[in-house]
Amino acid sequence: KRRRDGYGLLGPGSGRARSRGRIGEQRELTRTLACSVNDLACCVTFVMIVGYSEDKAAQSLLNKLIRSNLVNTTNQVEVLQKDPNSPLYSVKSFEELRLKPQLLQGVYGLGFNRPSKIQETALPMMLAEPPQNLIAQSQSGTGKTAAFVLAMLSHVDPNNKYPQCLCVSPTYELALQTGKVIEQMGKHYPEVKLVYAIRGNKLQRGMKLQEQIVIGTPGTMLDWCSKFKFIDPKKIKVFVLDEADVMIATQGHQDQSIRIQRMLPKNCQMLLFSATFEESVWHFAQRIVPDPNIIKLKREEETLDTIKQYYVLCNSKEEKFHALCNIYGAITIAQAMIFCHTRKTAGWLAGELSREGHQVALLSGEMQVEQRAAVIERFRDGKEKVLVTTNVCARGIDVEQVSVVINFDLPVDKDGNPDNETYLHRIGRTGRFGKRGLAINMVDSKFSMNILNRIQDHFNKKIEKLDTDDLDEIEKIAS
Ligand SMILES: Nc1ncnc2c1ncn2[C@@H]1O[C@H](COP(=O)(O)OP(=O)(O)OP(=O)(O)O)[C@@H](O)[C@H]1O
Repeated sequence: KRRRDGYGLLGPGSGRARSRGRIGEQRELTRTLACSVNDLACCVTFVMIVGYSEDKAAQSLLNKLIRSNLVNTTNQVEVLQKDPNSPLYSVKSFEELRLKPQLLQGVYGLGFNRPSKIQETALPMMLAEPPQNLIAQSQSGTGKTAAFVLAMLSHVDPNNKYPQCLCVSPTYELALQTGKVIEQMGKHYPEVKLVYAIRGNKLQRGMKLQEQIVIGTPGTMLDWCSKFKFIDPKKIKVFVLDEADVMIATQGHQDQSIRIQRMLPKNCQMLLFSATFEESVWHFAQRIVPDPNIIKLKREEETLDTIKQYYVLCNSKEEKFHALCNIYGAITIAQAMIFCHTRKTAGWLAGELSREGHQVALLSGEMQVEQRAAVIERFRDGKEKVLVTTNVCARGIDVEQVSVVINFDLPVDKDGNPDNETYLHRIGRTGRFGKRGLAINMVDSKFSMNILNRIQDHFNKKIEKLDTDDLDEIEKIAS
């Protein structure tokens, strides 16, 4: 075993493992099959996504359908699966969705060849007539955003020059990112226009928006609907809550989102998406969304197998930095996101890394939102290779090149308990859409060891120990 002593840092990209440590190679997503059980009693369609081989999955689907008395024979299943109006219907190609040709062009323009599991399951429900409500959970980076963007673009009538779809995101950066997806997907559909309801986008009083899609943060969106009346909420056909669990669990966001929802017509389609839904949030979501279809993951399927998880034992902040340097010295890291608990630690760490010669970006909550968006844009463009941040960046940010996520501090809530949802969102910044990713947790006390164990128990997923003084071991996990 070769061991590294001291703080020697070879610098990013200089590791010997460069050729074999490539993270980010495409890997076919595990084929899964959505099994649907229509619970007629409570008018809720309940869909579990399970990881099986196709045969087993088909059998399981059949069994579940039979058990639920929905259908009795294979023939009926086939009929149901071929009926685009049935929530059981799932597609294997984008063509089958009968999308407008301009949107199909947009989808292929983005390089999407076939729908992901969540897309093939959720899109038929979202595009069905009459529109169906949906609360959907799917792992991070599996294409939820693309799914609801496609649904919005499909539902708007470009001849009507007023807002028809509202999409609410928890942060300014995420609203911008989703807006970009809408622009790219709608590239060949220029009649459909988009406007951002975000801080700083000031409109003239008394004006009425002509854009069909409005994307923004809850406070500004609410102001535009009620205070300034730029939007007529009664004309909205689709309402999307992205990162719906945080929108529901955060008091301010919840009040604003519910006030917007109350202004919408009864037949407005409601779409709630997230990678995580705590049990209490599920219940609340089901209370506010009438007759929803539900796509829910089993707990052990919430974590992606493509993201390998490790922990490193240290005794102090300085030792954690040392371990980080060793990791950088041993493997090539395309881009990394490092999460700290406080702005102070994030600032300190960014300074230390810069001194070691890394191109580092720092992003924390006290920065102006425009500044934050600019930092993410530079990171997305690869101008900086390391982004040191706090929880402000834990959700949604989609940067393909992020091959490693480091939890410099483990995520805890205000009562000092593990924040399992934030953990999942943080590590989900890597391993996007079937790519491989590495998540490394720094443990520096009995307290943080206990947090790690509880996170491990929660997801029922082993987090392996990593010795960062052992170069071979680090190289091995990255290869
Ligand atoms: N069908 C597809 N084929 C290929 N790539 C896709 C497809 N759908 C989405 N992607 C890409 O996969 C990445 C992740 O997708 P997206 O951001 O929609 O995931 P998400 O589930 O919303 O993630 P998160 O939970 O982190 O918000 C994006 O870069 C997107 O362009």
